Amino acid sequence: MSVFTHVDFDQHEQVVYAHDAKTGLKAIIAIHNTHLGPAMGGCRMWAYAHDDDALTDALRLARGMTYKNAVAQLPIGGGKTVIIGNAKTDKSPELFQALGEAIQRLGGRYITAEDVGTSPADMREVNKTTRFVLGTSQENGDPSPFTALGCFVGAQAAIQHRLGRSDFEGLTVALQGLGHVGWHYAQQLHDAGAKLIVTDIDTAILERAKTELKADVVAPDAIYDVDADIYAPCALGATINAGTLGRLKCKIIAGAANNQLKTAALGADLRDKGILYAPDFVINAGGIIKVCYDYLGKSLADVDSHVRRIHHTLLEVFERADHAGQSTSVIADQMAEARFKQQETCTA
Ligand SMILES: NC(=O)c1ccc[n+]([C@@H]2O[C@H](COP(=O)([O-])OP(=O)(O)OC[C@H]3O[C@@H](n4cnc5c(N)ncnc54)[C@H](O)[C@@H]3O)[C@@H](O)[C@H]2O)c1
Repeated sequence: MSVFTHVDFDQHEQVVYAHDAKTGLKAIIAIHNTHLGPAMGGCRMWAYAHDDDALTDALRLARGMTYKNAVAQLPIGGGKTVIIGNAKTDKSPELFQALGEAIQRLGGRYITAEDVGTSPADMREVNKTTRFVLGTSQENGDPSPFTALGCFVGAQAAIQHRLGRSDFEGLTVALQGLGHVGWHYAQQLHDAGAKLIVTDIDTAILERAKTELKADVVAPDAIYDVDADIYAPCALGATINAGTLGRLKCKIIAGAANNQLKTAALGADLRDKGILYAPDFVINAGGIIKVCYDYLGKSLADVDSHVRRIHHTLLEVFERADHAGQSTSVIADQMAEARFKQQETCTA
């Protein structure tokens, strides 16, 4: 498993393999780019089938954080940690303390937070051995409501651009994944008058959605066939792929999941189909804005107004894409690169 020849290696500055025999910690910390500031990105815990899958995830997610943070105008770079392990059975306080020691050794070049499979409680264990961790507060540590707010204002930008309207009244949203982000997002869409068609693999949450959000429920795989104005992927990555592209009937894709496009070329395919794609790392930046503002010691009011700017950023992405005849994903990449590459030149 070579890093430098790995297909997802993209000039990452540092890749650390952290192992601790006593606690069973096996983690990869990938620092992609620190030109705008210390690399920031969450810590994912997942039962990867192969170590190589973990490396792929770490490299891709760290790169994604650089792009997300740059386009959100945050003074931070991009990085990510993945722990190889089952989040239900392999956790221990000592394991997260050992991870904290590995992060501490990086001297502040990388700052972690919670992500899929980890929680504020886990981050409090990390915090026992390093100060380079955020999102440790039980009351205030969850960034998901801010990610959901960013998705909501992002979807508003998308309907304005694609449908020429500013309200959700009577629009149909096919939403996949009613987890931390998806539930909050669904609530806001419901409150704004949208009709929800939802899916999840957790049947209890679907029952709640039926009663509390008046949502219709479909089986997980049926969500791609739903006749909806908006498809909102809020579960896994890569749900837009060769198998689902032909099935999607929506006019807009606006959801929270990371790495929604299985391959970069799908951005152009969506454009050809007349589907307006809100690039994932632009629309789902609300959580990292919250985490970064905690780091900078700013108020929740500041967080709220920064997250709401996702609306304007997306309108700029859509307009530039139309003007250039390019996909929105290509334009979003260019906007991010213009920021962190300009900074590279300044610091060279
Ligand atoms: N939490 C954040 O602030 C944040 C920020 C940026 C991006 N994201 C991304 O948004 C997505 C959701 O994050 P989250 O924190 O809400 O995660 P979560 O684990 O709380 O929620 C995911 C939900 O998706 C459901 N799910 C899993 N597989 C499914 C399938 N095949 N079909 C339908 N539903 C399925 C799960 O049961 C769960 O309810 C992830 O891709 C995450 O990387 C989250």
